[in-house]
Amino acid sequence: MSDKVIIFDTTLRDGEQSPGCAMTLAQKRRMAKSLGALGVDVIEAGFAAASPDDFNAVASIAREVKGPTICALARCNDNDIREAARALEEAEKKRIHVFIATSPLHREHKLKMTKEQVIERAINGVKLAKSFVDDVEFSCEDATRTEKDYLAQVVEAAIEAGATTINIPDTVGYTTPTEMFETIDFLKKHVGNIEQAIISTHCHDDLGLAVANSLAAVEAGARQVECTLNGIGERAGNCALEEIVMAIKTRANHYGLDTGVRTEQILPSSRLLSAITGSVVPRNKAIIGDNAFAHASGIHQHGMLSHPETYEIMRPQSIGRVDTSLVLGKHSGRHALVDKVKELGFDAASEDIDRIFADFKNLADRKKHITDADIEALVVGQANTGPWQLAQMQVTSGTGDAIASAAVFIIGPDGSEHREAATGDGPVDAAFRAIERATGMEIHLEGLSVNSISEGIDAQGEAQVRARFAGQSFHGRGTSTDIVAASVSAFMDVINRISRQMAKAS
Ligand SMILES: CC(=O)SCCNC(=O)CCNC(=O)[C@H](O)C(C)(C)COP(=O)(O)OP(=O)(O)OC[C@H]1O[C@@H](n2cnc3c(N)ncnc32)[C@H](O)[C@@H]1OP(=O)(O)O
Ligand SMILES: CC(C)C(=O)C(=O)O
Ligand SMILES: [Mg+2]
Repeated sequence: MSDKVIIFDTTLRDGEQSPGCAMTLAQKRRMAKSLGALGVDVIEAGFAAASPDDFNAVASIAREVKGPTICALARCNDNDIREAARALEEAEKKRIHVFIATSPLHREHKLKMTKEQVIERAINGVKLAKSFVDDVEFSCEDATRTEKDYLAQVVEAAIEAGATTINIPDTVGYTTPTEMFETIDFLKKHVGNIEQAIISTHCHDDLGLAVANSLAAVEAGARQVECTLNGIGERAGNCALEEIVMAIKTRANHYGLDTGVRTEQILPSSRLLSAITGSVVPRNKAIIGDNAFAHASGIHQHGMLSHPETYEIMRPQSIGRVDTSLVLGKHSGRHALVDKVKELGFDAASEDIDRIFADFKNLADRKKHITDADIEALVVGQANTGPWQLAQMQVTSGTGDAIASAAVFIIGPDGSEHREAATGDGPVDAAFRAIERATGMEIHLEGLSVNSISEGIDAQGEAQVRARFAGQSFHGRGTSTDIVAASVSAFMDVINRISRQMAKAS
């Protein structure tokens, strides 16, 4: 048995059947080229008889995309099969995929056909398809809810009629991995001519088992997996291409198999599909989600810095991602912080890491996303502090006639405690006045500006204060997620620069 698993991509057919995922002709052509670059073996380009647009999509993909086999889906009826054959005319490698439902539910309630009629339609469908192309796939829709003996009969008849691939779909995502293994195993043991065809599987994700069921089919001997990028498809979707491919690659030691997919193209193709369909991939989605190669907790970040395999079973580059990201936040530890400080170009050995780490934890408790600019602000902002320390501050403000006031508690150079309050034109003005009272310094404010230095609603604000004292100009800088606190921090910076200057001069 071959050790290659054929990747049959049905993003443009089953994937497009999911609500919200309809694509224009131009989008399908673009996506098909991306699937070609990804290296899938078969592209199911559409259902040619469904509409003129679907026909044109299949025809243009057949004409333009070289490399993969181009496939078109058809019911077991003459018109569908002829339309599929016509649309595929210009393909370098072509396949017609005919299907009919085999389960009792579908036979009785949907098709209103007997077992014998279904077999007859299957045989006629395969034979007609075979009159146009050599490569014919036959699917027993709802195979996993079909009586096993009958399923084996249909499969045998389809192979006898010329089918070269036999697909066993779990159309409604009902089966389990063990059951799927047993179904494929049963067919291998009870279909006399099974060796003449490649066994395929096509699993839906209604119970979240599509990938697990597909892998079980592969373990039982299936050598084609039908799947879609980002797992899009009817209802809960299909087996996700990126997951099955990376499972086979990452666990080659277990499966002993391979696919022809160029895995570094997975992320670009996945992103293209998301952009085209407008459907956002959840952050925690395996392989392609934003968090799939991101680490936020200190113990994991330390492990990753020590050896990437401690917490990653795949390298991000193997799916086309630039790198792992160590996301700094409230759960991060010192190792990750030091790493970031170094990455930002600072000499970590000469920085007060204890102090930066304490400030970082305080910031992370208030702010969801800590950016590089935040860290930079923490490193730069902690230089040259003192001798005055702002221990506490409270401000009130409001609209209309509300009076802005501020109360501050400041520790002086000699450890003395200074508590003062003041009112002002706004909370910043009130706070500055209270600080002047507490420190006994009268500052002439020349300018105050506040800018956002990181992104998002919880961005860090950077305040710059220009002031004069005893005929000299001073400049102070402060950062915080709170703009009043940033302004006060900048003002305290001015106070401290003045104090240090005075101390030096005396
Ligand atoms: C599991 C799957 O994903 S199957 C693929 C599903 N994809 C699609 O349906 C997308 C494309 N479909 C379409 O555009 C339309 O359904 C068409 C053009 C194919 C058919 O449209 P209509 O002729 O209006 O039929 P409608 O879709 O309402 O009903 C399906 C008909 O096909 C019959 N049918 C269903 N499956 C098959 C089959 N595999 N082989 C033969 N006949 C079938 C049904 O019994 C029903 O027949 P009836 O019209 O004689 O009652
Ligand atoms: C057409 C078939 C293969 C299908 O999509 C299914 O059964 O889910
Ligand atoms: Mg399907």
